[in-house]
Amino acid sequence: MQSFGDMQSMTSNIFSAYASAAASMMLFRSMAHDIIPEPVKSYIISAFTRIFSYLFTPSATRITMVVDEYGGMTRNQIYDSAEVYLHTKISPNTERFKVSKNPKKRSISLSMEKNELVIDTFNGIQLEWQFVLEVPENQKDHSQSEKRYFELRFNKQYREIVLNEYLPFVMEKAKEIRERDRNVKLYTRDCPYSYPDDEEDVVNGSGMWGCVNLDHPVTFEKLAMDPQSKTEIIEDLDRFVRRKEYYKKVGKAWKRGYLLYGPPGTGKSSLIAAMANYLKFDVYDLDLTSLYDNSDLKETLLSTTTRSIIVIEDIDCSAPMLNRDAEPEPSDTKLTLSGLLNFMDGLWSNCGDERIIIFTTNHKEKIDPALLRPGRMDMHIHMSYCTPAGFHVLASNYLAIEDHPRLFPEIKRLMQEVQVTPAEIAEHLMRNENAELALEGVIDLLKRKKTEVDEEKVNEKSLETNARVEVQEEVKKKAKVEKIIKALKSFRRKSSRGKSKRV
Ligand SMILES: Nc1ncnc2c1ncn2[C@@H]1O[C@H](COP(=O)(O)OP(=O)(O)OP(=O)(O)O)[C@@H](O)[C@H]1O
Ligand SMILES: [Mg+2]
Repeated sequence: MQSFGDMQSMTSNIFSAYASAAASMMLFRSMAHDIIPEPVKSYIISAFTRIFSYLFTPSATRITMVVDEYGGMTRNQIYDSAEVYLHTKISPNTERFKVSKNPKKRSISLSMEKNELVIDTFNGIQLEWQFVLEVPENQKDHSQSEKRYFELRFNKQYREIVLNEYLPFVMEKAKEIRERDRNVKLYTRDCPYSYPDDEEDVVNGSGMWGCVNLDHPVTFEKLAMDPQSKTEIIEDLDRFVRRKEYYKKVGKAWKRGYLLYGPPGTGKSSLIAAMANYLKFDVYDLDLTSLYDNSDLKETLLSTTTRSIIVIEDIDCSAPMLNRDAEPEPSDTKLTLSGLLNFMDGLWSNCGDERIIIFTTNHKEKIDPALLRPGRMDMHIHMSYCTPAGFHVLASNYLAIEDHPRLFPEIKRLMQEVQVTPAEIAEHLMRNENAELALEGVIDLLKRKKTEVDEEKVNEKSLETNARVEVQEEVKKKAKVEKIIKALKSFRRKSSRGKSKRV
């Protein structure tokens, strides 16, 4: 039997052997960089690394999982996830890696080259990934194709953790990375620029919608609006996406409704784009006037995908939806607001899909009160005329300046006196590349508006004065007429008294 001391010295021998071998390995790698010619260098280093790790990790304790590209005829989801996930693990020490860019993706992607190793750690466990590409020996033989797979090596004792925790973690991470990298799409009905070949659309079955990439660069930071409302909206969105289980528990459809109201050019559509970019939700622009009846609405809404924003702009102008109590025509084929509300309330309660519905209007007062009832639209967001804080955001976006000692205070002072939309300010800031000239342009705009307002006030005043004079004249005339009538009456009375005396 081995004593504790024997075992300790054996273990320390193994460790010291490993340590010296690791040091030799590092020495070999640095020598290899200098000595071995470029074309074969990475191949030799990677082969040597493999041999080294096999030699010095006792084989009885290692396990290798093979992750093939295909599982039968279909793609292996673990392979696809690993490919995405390992992009992020390519370290600066990696000798060779591939770069590519897909026109439909936002960023450049990195991927592993043949036989390269990537080391990952998960809860203190070391994992070694290697990408293997087997090319058929006879390249002209098309019956044999290339075979790609990953080998995942780790200590045997972590088998369960790798299967039950690490691989699901890799898949989840890959999903997040894909989400981050995907383009947000804008769907409209009958859109001429659709991508019929887009894999995702076929999968999602959104055939009746055409789509383009929503290349709207607006983000919450770039949006000029009340900072407090902005924070509230972001918090509300965050809470909404986190609460899947909560919605399920209380038996409510996992949806959120926002009503955006305010004058034209105050950023309602921009806010929608900012929300879509923030959540990476696709946008479905639904024109209610193009719908025929409730069943058309139902079909259209059902063909939207999960994690999307359904937008109905200018709700007050969507004529068929205006009157909730409109006569159904004939039977119940006519599209009514109640059809939409019922649909929103009921149809999604069971499917667990994530939907945001946004209505916009320039005239909140014209909307059917049913839509404003609590529980219909979760948040009413007022998009107002530009404030001084909003102007700061716009100046920073468009001119990349944070202050101007002379012009900023003047602009802010003028903004207290006139109403100007962020769209108007933005348009003037874009007119000139020279910041000072652009700001002068904004001042001219504000002064012009102020003159208009002043003139209007003067006109109103003069109208008021005219009206007052007219009224006074009317009163005078009336008094005169009354005086004449009175005189006539007294004259008649006197003359009738004179007649009776004579009789
Ligand atoms: N709050 C804002 N912050 C930043 N830019 C804005 C804002 N409001 C408007 N803009 C600028 O003005 C343009 C028009 O604004 P947008 O279309 O969002 O207004 P809207 O409120 O939807 O108007 P409408 O009621 O006419 O639909 C935007 O493309 C953007 O450049
Ligand atoms: Mg708009």
